[in-house]
Amino acid sequence: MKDQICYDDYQKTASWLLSQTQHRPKVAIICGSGLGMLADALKCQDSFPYSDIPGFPQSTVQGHAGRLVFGELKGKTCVCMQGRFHMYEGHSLCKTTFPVRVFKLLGVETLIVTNAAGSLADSYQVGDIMIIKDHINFPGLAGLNPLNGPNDEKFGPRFPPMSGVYDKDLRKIAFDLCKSMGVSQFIQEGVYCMVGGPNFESIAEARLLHRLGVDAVGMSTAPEVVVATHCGMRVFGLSLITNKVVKSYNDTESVNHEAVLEVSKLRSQTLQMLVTELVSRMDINNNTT
Ligand SMILES: O=P(O)(O)O[C@H]1O[C@H](CO)[C@@H](O)[C@H]1O
Ligand SMILES: Nc1nc2[nH]cnc2c(=O)[nH]1
Repeated sequence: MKDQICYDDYQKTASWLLSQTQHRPKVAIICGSGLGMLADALKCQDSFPYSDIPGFPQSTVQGHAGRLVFGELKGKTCVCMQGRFHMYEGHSLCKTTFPVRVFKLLGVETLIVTNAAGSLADSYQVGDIMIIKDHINFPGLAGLNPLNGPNDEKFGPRFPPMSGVYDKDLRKIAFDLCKSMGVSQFIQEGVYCMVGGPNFESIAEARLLHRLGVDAVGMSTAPEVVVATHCGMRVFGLSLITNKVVKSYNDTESVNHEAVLEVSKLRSQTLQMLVTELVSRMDINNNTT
């Protein structure tokens, strides 16, 4: 795939997908590391390996199956990415966010992002679920932004605002749902920070992020949210806290990707239930083909 992507490229992929499935999703869900089971809840599935979809990048990370799954959650049509693309895989940022613009062209109005993340907040525990309130896009602050390059007004404005992008109403609904599901004891709300990866944080970096007010850190999500916001989508995000980021020189523990995937399994059912119920409460009308 070439580095500069134009409107026609997104359109070609969207048209191909529309010709292969009767589903017309209004909601897209991006599954984080080890969270691909979110797609298992979809009924009447049509699924496509990324390698079969014209123009789609390929997943290279363990825990990211590389399948696009269309289907229904409680009667609401959704499309779910079982596997996302990360900058550290060598993709340009506009490639990592390619699916988001394709979703826009499919008619998607709401994007749900999920990720596995390490916690900086002292009060968080492994296994907590953090409803994302805001993000710090470190690569973005340093000039690595998926919106770099000529702006395509067909998608959105040159200078999109990024305040209040994690939808307040959806966050409130999610909180209330967690209460009724009896899981509020491990629900948090906080700030996610994207770093480039692929290495995990040094202790000095962890301390820096902690002082900046970061609650959870990962290597994804922010570019997808920037692109979704640019093209006018509503956004909701969840981080599963898979590990505590080591902040002390006396700490002998260290994190690894296998442990991240293990914890993802632990909360898979709760996350699946939360996302399903949230989608079922969304005020959307299904299109018919
Ligand atoms: O953000 P997701 O895709 O959930 O993955 C997270 O988990 C991986 C590290 O274990 C990194 O890719 C990090 O970003
Ligand atoms: N950067 C980063 N990404 C993660 N993904 C899951 N855990 C972590 C972590 O501790 N740091």
